[in-house]
Amino acid sequence: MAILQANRISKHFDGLVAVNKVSFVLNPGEILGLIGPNGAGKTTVVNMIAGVYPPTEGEIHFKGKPIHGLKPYRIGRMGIARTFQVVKPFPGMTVKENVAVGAMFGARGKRRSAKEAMEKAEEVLEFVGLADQKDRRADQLGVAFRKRLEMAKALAMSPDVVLFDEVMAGLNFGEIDQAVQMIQKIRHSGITILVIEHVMRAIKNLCDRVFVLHHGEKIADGPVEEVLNDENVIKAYLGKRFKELTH
Ligand SMILES: Nc1ncnc2c1ncn2[C@@H]1O[C@H](COP(=O)(O)OP(=O)(O)OP(=O)(O)O)[C@@H](O)[C@H]1O
Repeated sequence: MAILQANRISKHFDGLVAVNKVSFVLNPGEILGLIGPNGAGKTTVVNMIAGVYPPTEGEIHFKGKPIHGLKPYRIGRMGIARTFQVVKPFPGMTVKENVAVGAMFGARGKRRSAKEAMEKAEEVLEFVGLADQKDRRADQLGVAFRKRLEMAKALAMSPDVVLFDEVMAGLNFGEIDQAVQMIQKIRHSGITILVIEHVMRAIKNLCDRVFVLHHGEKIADGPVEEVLNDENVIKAYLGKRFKELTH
């Protein structure tokens, strides 16, 4: 059974149809990619899953239960965590304190005390390789560490599913490869992943399957190689130079 399933979800902002009747499944243990041009509706899909706003129509089920329309904190507690495209660490707080805040939410319904949250933060910072940065002020980190902190905050919620929204934007090649390895390690720890990314090198190295949005509609869904070679996808998103860049 799918761990997460969206059934014909749409989001309308006044007159704008940002997402139009999109369906997809996320199977336990897989890494599913979501790609598409700027403004295609990718973040809107993540926001609907995470409960930032409800779908205008359609349903979302997590572990067989409906979650559309629930508040973000309830969805977090059920076991879905997400990162934000624009990374905003809590100002004035250390790296460890930022992660501890994540640890106090989520936790699959369990409440953590401040002490337990700090312990969980230590564990997660070790996992993502930020242990030696833990006492720095989070707003003083460079972009690669900030992205890793964003991942750590999500992991501190002990989620079953993580939605990664462009965690590689602004990274150099070496940092992208490190982020790819990190996401593989997260999958091996038993977490199911949806990843939104413009970095095709990462999509190719990470994903089992990928689906493509264009003007809010799903235009392709399938194994990565197949989708990235699909004529419609190349025309709508990847462009002619894609093959030269990635082959
Ligand atoms: N809160 C909002 N109010 C009004 N319009 C919105 C809102 N959020 C998104 N939109 C619009 O919905 C469309 C889809 O936006 P979305 O951010 O989901 O695209 P995206 O695929 O994530 O793009 P990008 O790759 O640039 O992040 C865009 O036209 C955007 O301007």
